Amino acid sequence: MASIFSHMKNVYLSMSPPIPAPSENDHEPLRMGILGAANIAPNAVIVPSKSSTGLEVTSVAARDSKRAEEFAKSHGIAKVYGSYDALLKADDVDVVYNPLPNGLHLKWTTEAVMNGKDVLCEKPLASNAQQAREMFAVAREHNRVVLEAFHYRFHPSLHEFAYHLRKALTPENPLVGVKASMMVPGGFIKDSDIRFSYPLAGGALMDCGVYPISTVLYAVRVAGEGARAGSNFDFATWSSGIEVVNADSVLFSTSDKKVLEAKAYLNARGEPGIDEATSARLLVPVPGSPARQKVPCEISASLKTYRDTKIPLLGWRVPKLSLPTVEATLKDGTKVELVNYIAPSIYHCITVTSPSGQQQQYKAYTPSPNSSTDLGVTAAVDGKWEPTVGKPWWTTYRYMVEAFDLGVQAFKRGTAPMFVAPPSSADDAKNRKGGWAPVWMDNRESEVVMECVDKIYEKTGLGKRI
Ligand SMILES: NC(=O)C1=CN([C@@H]2O[C@H](COP(=O)(O)OP(=O)(O)OC[C@H]3O[C@@H](n4cnc5c(N)ncnc54)[C@H](OP(=O)(O)O)[C@@H]3O)[C@@H](O)[C@H]2O)C=CC1
Ligand SMILES: O=C1OC[C@@H](O)[C@H](O)[C@H]1O
Repeated sequence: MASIFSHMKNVYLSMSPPIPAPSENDHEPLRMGILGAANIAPNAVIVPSKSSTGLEVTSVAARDSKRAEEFAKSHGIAKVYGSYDALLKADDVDVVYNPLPNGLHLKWTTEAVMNGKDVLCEKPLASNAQQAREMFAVAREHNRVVLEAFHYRFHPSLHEFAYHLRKALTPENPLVGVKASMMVPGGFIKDSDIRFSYPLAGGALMDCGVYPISTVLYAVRVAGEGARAGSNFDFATWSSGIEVVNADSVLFSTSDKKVLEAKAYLNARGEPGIDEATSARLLVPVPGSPARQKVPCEISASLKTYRDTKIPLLGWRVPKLSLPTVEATLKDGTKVELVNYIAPSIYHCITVTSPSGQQQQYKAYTPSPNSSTDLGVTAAVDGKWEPTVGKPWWTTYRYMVEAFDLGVQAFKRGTAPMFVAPPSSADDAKNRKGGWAPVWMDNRESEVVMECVDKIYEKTGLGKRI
């Protein structure tokens, strides 16, 4: 009973976090500007930054300034800019959060870096892999940090999953399969949403599919050797070895003619372009595997998930709730699973099931002691938090804001943007004059995720987003 009460208190604190005293600041907070009065902005950065001493949301811009003013008022944001351009040119904005529709990520993130801002850019990073590469090339040219807002990668629950996966693996008992899903229940997202717009680079694979894609890639990196964020691992060669065995999409459908005409666009070849669900089977090379082993991985994504059976007589479809899950299987049948990798601060469970069916369960709302062990450090391919970092109520977004702040601080103190990711050795650490972000999503892996998206869309016949 007491633990249910304390968990409910943590969920409440995640939505209404304590405001730290200004004296706790160790540097002037980064001033963040938001492009667009987007629905995700409160969860992703506005609420998380309230408990941060390092980052403050100070301004917002929207296409309609009245909308921006209302948004600023309801979220306590001090300043409104009349256009995205004006916000990017402002001297009182240090960093930018880009939660615009997918098809606008490249344009506005590159505009931001060209105006000297570091950027936290929403997932999926861009419309396709070519755009992702272009975005990072511009960021490198302008010496700026760009981080994809893959929030779940920053939460300790994923690092605890990595620890248990790595612990179960031996050369004789390798990883033989990974499955991951992200299924939004039907009726949750309106047919008029940006997610169903081809010109805005929508689609279920773009919106939801990037989570299971990135999760299976992560699990295979954990099982491999040397594929650490910030190391000299060759992500591009790894990516070129990823094969899409098969892929299927369910096309977007709606009974609303107006929406259909406006949103369920035909793609460039005049064929239907938007998927409301996509699943695929991939073969992912195990980094560093002398036998060039490839792991079969299954991903499934949906923006409209329903139960198979309809309500009798009425014929209504019933939305299906299934928590985003990643499950890794080893040769001897051992399974390591993380349920609800997307919103672990509300609920998550890591289960290790032995070949005989015995189960052990774990949770990690803050960095667990396992993450500081040698095994934990090896497993955590994206870096690790110190045990002192985080509170049980920190959401994935709160951990992400912490990492972004620390990455940008490291950059400001002299570490090159490419190297704000965690060091891969003690020598490397010595060279990072300005420090690093303890946990990071490597830009090159963001590119690999988009390369998988392109390959899967090509395989479904829908063609990659343009
Ligand atoms: N990390 C996460 O957990 C989540 C990430 N996302 C990502 O964030 C992004 C935004 O999603 P979400 O907040 O749900 O979207 P919204 O539709 O709520 O917001 C998108 C914003 O884009 C702006 N915009 C600019 N041009 C257009 C246009 N042509 N059509 C529509 N909107 C436009 C609007 O800003 P304005 O106010 O200026 O009109 C709008 O506020 C997506 O990339 C999505 O994948 C979304 C949800 C969760
Ligand atoms: O976390 C998420 O949940 C629902 C999706 O539609 C959204 O874009 C995604 O990022």
